[in-house]
Amino acid sequence: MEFDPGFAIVEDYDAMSFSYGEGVFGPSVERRRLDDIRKSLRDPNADGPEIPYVVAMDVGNERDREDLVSRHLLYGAMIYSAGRIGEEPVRSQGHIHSVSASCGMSTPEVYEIWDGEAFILMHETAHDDPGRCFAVHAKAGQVVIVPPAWAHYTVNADPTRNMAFGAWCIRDFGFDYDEVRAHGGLAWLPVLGEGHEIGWVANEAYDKNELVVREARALPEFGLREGVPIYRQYEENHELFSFVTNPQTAKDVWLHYEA
Ligand SMILES: O=P(O)(O)OC[C@H]1O[C@](O)(CO)[C@@H](O)[C@@H]1O
Repeated sequence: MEFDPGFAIVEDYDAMSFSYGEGVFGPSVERRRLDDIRKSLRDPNADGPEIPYVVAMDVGNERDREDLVSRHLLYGAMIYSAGRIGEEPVRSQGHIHSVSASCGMSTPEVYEIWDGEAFILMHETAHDDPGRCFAVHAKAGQVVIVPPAWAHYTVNADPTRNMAFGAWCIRDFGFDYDEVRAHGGLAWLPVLGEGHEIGWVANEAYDKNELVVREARALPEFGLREGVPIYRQYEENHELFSFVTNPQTAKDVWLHYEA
């Protein structure tokens, strides 16, 4: 991988799975099949990779396991396939994080791209007025944060190769798809041009809203350091991601959040 995740996890793109080195725990990947996500596509009959993406929730160093569990913190690892799904790039379905019982709130997610490049599309709500909409482009080593209760999905921004990333989440996570599905997806849909460039088409089921397209930025307001794997930053300071499991501690940041 272009960027070292900070613990011994190895991708196998042919098998669309991960293997774990000594002292590292992790599950078998959960495979999202094209047939599972058809309802979320612009063209539900489009052709594409049979397994667009896989998810391994709960990975990390054995030595951290007890601490992660006691903090309700969880690290996930994902692989997205290369290729396209009809006119769209490979992307997830789109969801909102449900309210977690452990903190009584929807929670944020902290992404770190390991290989390839991504767009993370996010907006404040999945009501008819989606609020502010951002498409954040991130390359290997860059970090993107999705605030609590924002609707979002992840896009493989380069169809010529796989994309892999890690993400800090809450342990008792849940995905809410209802409002997103009722609108036929998120407020902006990515389209893939012949030259592999990504364009954005407004989803007319929502009120018209501007889309801000930007590059991933540094995140000093969360105390994050650029270029240091977010897993290692957790190991160096176990408190650092408490804004993921107790998002109210960052409530002023969420209020006017600029992705
Ligand atoms: O449930 P969906 O929308 O298919 O998305 C799953 C994806 O969402 C994520 O939470 C990223 O937003 C990852 O865990 C995974 O890649």
